[in-house]
Amino acid sequence: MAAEVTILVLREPGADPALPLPEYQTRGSAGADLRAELGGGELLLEPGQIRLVPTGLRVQIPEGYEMQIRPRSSLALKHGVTLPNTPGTIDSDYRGPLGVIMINLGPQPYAIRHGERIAQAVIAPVTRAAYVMAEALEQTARGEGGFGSTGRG
Ligand SMILES: O=c1ccn([C@H]2C[C@H](O)[C@@H](COP(=O)(O)OP(=O)(O)OP(=O)(O)O)O2)c(=O)[nH]1
Repeated sequence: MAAEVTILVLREPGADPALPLPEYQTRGSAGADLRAELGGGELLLEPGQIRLVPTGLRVQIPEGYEMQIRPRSSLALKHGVTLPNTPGTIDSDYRGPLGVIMINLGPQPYAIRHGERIAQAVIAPVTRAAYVMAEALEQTARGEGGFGSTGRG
């Protein structure tokens, strides 16, 4: 059994109470699926279009953790529907509506249905850094090499 933290969830007023809260589909799933709250309707995502899709939820993530919102591979592979900001970052101090930013990179319009599982939420520990101004950085073999400096293949 993986470690478990408690995420408090509020449903937006008027949101469909029949929609399941984020849930893991299998015992080993890393992500809990998030559903679209579309007031019973659907949202047509045209090719190239970006929309903020509401989940109808607000969450309280324990301090020291973040929620990463990631695409569902099935939507990406079959329809080109993914998240332009993946992984979306939900901060532990955020109390606003949880939204999923979706983009249709496929050739066909895609109709997101009310209650459809559109993305998955992965909870991860956060390491914070102290950024400290320095005079110099430690020398390394790589040095300034990057962006393909080690070649191809
Ligand atoms: O896919 C996402 C990404 C973000 N958020 C919410 C939660 C997050 O805590 C907040 C801010 O996100 P982020 O820090 O990525 O946005 P920003 O553009 O840096 O805005 P801000 O200046 O508000 O931090 O927006 C979502 O609901 N969905």
